[in-house]
Amino acid sequence: MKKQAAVIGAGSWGTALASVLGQNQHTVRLWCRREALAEEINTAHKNEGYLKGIVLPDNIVATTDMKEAAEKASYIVLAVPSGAVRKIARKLMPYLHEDTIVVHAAKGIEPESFLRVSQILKEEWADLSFRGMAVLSGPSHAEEVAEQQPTTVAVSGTSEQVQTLVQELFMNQAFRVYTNDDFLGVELGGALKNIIALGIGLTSGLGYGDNAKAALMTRGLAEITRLGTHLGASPLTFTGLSGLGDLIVTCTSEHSRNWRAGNQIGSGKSLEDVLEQMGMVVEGVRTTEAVYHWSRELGVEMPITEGLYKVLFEHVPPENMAKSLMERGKKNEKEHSIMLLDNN
Ligand SMILES: NC(=O)C1=CN([C@@H]2O[C@H](COP(=O)(O)OP(=O)(O)OC[C@H]3O[C@@H](n4cnc5c(N)ncnc54)[C@H](OP(=O)(O)O)[C@@H]3O)[C@@H](O)[C@H]2O)C=CC1
Ligand SMILES: O=C(CO)COP(=O)(O)O
Repeated sequence: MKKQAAVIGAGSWGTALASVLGQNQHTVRLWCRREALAEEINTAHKNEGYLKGIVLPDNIVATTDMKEAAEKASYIVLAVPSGAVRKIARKLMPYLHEDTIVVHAAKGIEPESFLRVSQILKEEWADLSFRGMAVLSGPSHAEEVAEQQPTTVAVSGTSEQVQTLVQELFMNQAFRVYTNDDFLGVELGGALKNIIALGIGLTSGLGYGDNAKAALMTRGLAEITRLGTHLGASPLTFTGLSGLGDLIVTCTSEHSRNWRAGNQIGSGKSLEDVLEQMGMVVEGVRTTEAVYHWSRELGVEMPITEGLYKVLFEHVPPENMAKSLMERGKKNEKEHSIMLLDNN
């Protein structure tokens, strides 16, 4: 059935998700922060700066007016970088109502608070009542979603009903949505894989090969799972679309801004230059900062995150990261799995 949906953020991901909703014949309002972009979307049905060569469904109406975008929406999809979530949450406050379902699609952790995006939203909207919240996450580069290439994602919601409604809202022949009741795990997987993708890009930039890539992906998944299960997420979620699935796509695709940023830093560019030239968000930088401090506070071992933090924030040369990882003390590969089994 046709729904009223607002997508907040007209970057790569917001535009691609608006496109899916438009294909599903929903009424879509896409909130942009720049008037020129809203005009490009409304007149040419394109967003060339973020999704080159893509023609958008003509039932997407772009606007810079938050009221116009969100007031009548029963679904509000939040697709801005995690660093903009607090500010946008405040702007959205007047337009949430009893029937609103908020779907967030951002992947990050706040460095100052170690909060996930859903926790930031709950904090900002503590006094408001709305129908529920969901997180949509998984292996889904915007460029391929916009081309209607087969894509699968996971959705988790604050209730089973919310989860199913969001699944129905987005699902179509090119965009397959699985439900997963582990909200924490789904949200963490999407945020944490960006750290590992940056690290793998970095080793590629240094000239290391596929063995190093496989090692970092595997041990990266181990440390993501270690933190996630410490916080109460299900280990199985990290083997699913929002865990392993998203890790694979981000670590192996040149679409990935995190991988590309790491690659350029490994090739000798400074972090500042890379971020300035990317023109799009590189969530892994902020998340590395957050998770480095968070894991230390929690006493959870995350050596890849630690190595990357030192390269990004303490000016340690990238080649030292690989060296320090290779020179760590002897370990049993299944150490953490054994602890998990013991706890069950
Ligand atoms: N791209 C992808 O393939 C996927 C991205 N994601 C996640 O989605 C989130 C958004 O990423 P993505 O769309 O790719 O990012 P982009 O860099 O492509 O676009 C960011 C968008 O957010 C807007 N924006 C940035 N800062 C602010 C702010 N302070 N206030 C209001 N609007 C702001 C930008 O506006 P302007 O154009 O005016 O600068 C732009 O529309 C991230 O958390 C990302 O990890 C998740 C899955 C896939
Ligand atoms: O999350 C993504 C794909 O699922 C996008 O990754 P990047 O932000 O690295 O481009």
